Amino acid sequence: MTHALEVRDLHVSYGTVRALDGASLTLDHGRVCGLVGVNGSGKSTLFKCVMGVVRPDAGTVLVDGTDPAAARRRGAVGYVPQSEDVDWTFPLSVRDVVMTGRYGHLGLTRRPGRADHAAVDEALARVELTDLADRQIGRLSGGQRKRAFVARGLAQGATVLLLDEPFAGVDKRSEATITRLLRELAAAGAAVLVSTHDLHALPALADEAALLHGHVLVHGTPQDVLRPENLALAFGSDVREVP
Ligand SMILES: Nc1ncnc2c1ncn2[C@@H]1O[C@H](COP(=O)(O)OP(=O)(O)OP(=O)(O)O)[C@@H](O)[C@H]1O
Repeated sequence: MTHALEVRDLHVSYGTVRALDGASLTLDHGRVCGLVGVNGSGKSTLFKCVMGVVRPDAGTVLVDGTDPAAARRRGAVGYVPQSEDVDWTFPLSVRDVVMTGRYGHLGLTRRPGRADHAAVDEALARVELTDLADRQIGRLSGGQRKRAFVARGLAQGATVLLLDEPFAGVDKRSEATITRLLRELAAAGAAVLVSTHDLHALPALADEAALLHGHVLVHGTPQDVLRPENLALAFGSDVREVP
């Protein structure tokens, strides 16, 4: 069977820093997987390999059985970045950001057509940002910013959605909206991989979870991953230190 995402024995180094050393993970359509690990455990690097923007030193990444860069070009992979990775001063409205999800769909004229505008409007409504559609992206709260990028993934029609810390610095309403949307997307057949520090939210959010520390230490149900002996593997013995 073809998995939505198949990562096999991935090795990535930046100079002398080893970011991933033998990471393996599979994820099927219809599932939400929480990716948990300390800062520097390689979560963002794993995402970048799945998007085809970082080339691994060794190992394989397949998205729907195909090369990740090709999957990204055809719009199959949606990405909600960490807030620090976005230039919030850029003169783009919320609607503009969501429209960037349609670029893979634009015809020869490269101009958005009726279907593109309709997809953007629908995505904005689903993340409850219709009223703020024309606001500059930097003039949003942390949670609204995340919802704008989730809307981009929706407008894109991504079948594999990657979210890097979507709950960091986010208000409760946005957290609930994003969690509900991710569950709906999975129910509609998407595969969702979401990195999070919010261990308490994991059971409500995810069908499965993976503990990363350069490689995947444990992959199972959220309850499996949350067992103290497993958390200790990834976070050290004082689990209370986990944010
Ligand atoms: N461009 C880069 N150049 C050099 N080292 C890097 C680069 N990107 C990441 N690293 C290093 O690779 C390791 C893994 O980083 P990565 O960003 O993948 O981890 P992470 O789990 O996403 O961390 P965080 O939770 O802090 O975002 C870290 O030691 C990091 O310092």
